[in-house]
Amino acid sequence: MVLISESREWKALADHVTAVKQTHLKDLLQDDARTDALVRETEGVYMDFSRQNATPDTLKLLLDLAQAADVPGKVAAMFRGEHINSTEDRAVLHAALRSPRDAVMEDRGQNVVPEVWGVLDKIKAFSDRVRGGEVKGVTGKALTNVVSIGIGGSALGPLFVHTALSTEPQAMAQAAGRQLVFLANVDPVDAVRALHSLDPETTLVVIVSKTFTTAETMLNARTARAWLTERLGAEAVSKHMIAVSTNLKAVAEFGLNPENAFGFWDWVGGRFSVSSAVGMVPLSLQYGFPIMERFLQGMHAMDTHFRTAPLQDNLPALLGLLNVWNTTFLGRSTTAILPYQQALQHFAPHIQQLSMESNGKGVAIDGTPLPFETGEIDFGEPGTNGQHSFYQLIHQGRVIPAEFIGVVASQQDVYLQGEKVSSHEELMCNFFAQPDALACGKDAAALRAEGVPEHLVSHKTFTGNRPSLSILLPELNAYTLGQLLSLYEHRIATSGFVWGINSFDQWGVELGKVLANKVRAKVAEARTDNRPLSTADGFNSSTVRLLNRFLESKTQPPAAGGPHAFPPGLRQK
Ligand SMILES: O=P(O)(O)OC[C@H]1O[C@H](O)[C@H](O)[C@@H](O)[C@@H]1O
Repeated sequence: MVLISESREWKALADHVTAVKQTHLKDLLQDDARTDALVRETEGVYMDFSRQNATPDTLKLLLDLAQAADVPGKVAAMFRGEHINSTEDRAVLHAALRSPRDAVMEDRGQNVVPEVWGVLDKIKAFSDRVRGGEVKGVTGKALTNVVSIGIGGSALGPLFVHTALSTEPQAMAQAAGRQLVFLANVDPVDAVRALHSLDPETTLVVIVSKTFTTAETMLNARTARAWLTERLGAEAVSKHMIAVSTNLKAVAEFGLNPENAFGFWDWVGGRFSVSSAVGMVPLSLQYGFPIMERFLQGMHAMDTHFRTAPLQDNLPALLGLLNVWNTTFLGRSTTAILPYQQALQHFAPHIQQLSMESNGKGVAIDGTPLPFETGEIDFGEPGTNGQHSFYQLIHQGRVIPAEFIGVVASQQDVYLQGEKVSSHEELMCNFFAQPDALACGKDAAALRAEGVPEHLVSHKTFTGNRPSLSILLPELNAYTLGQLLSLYEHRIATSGFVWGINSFDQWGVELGKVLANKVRAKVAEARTDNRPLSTADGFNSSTVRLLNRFLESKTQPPAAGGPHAFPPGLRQK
């Protein structure tokens, strides 16, 4: 396969780097025509990338590169249901999950949309009945608590959406008297945290796993089953546990009624599954189906924009191209995701998985090793919290392209003694100030003019010329959340299309799981035989030492009813 890095367009961009590096952002920002050329909007989503180390020429070269990589052809192939996830021979059709009823999207010549709506209708009916108190637990009580058990793609996206909706007035009103809790980690502490304050009589457990084989999730599912049956008897399982999976056979084997299972399909990647039953079941139980339908509509609007808008006006495509520019051409391997919205506190962790699991690859789609790096390291925190934590490094240490996300109208206002306290205004002032601080900096002359003592001048200098982009949403509700998520899903796909990789597989997570199985077996063996491990067990000497230290530990778990407030039924017998 001829790699994209062999193309004329790639080389033109590489040659362009020096020219761009010579121009400081503070000067570039004086050019109004340039700003005009580097701002886009679709359906209320405003994106300003004038603070990128880029000029309109860069944009043109990036668009040429996108054509050379056949981004439009790859986008079309994705929406056509071609098996672009070639290593798993699967289509990539998550956009079908939020398409209208009358849309046609095909996998293997079969329109998948009727099946999608079949599941959505089932979710609506079920969530209505649970929320209305019609579906009851084994003791006749309404099921007001939901525990969603899942990990990775089966947890991070739904958690992000839940957190963002939990302070949105309409969603809040719909969630009154209800509780949604997520349980992901195999760490017993997470099970205790999730379950300890819940009443099993009013709790519905949703086991969410695409494969229904993930070790952590299955262990937590068994923990929850024991927690329920110990208090409510064996019949609690059918009334208090439901599942979301593509593996309905395994769901039945676990002992769940297939009636209580919500399916999805192999053409939905785990990290792209928020809009499938993975997110829709727990979130519709919490907020009601109509609110979640708005979320799907927001996603669909951005999907349509991505599928139809020309590249130069296509927000996800432009974001993806700028990402390639920053990481591969300018060598900036990290991206900071900085929402100025506390409600988006779980956005960065979700994007971390979405982006890093999708684009952290070392070979092209045909297996050819890549001579350039793909993917970026994503991290982030809501502003202004992050400002008091890691912004020092972004301002005066490493150059880290930042993505600022702001919202015009706050979800909430705070009133004190009848007076509106405008903390949202305060928050947003920071959202506007930080990108300019990064871009323009502050030079020694300005500091001296302010009378800064000479020995502090270099410490207080901000070099500036640090890139960012700003995304402004009108408000944060189910619809705009859908737009935002789809924007990032397609941004990540676009970068992958340019790099020529498969963004939809994740072989890199396998090896660690295999080794954990080996450790599990050997630790069990050593405990049974009451012997230390050695290199003869197949571990290197470093691992042998670590394992033996663990095995030799004299620390005993606290006795039942002891000082640790473990809820009964969660203690290992
Ligand atoms: O949904 P599951 O099959 O339980 O998978 C949960 C997660 O585990 C895997 O290790 C993958 O890396 C993730 O992409 C996936 O979302």
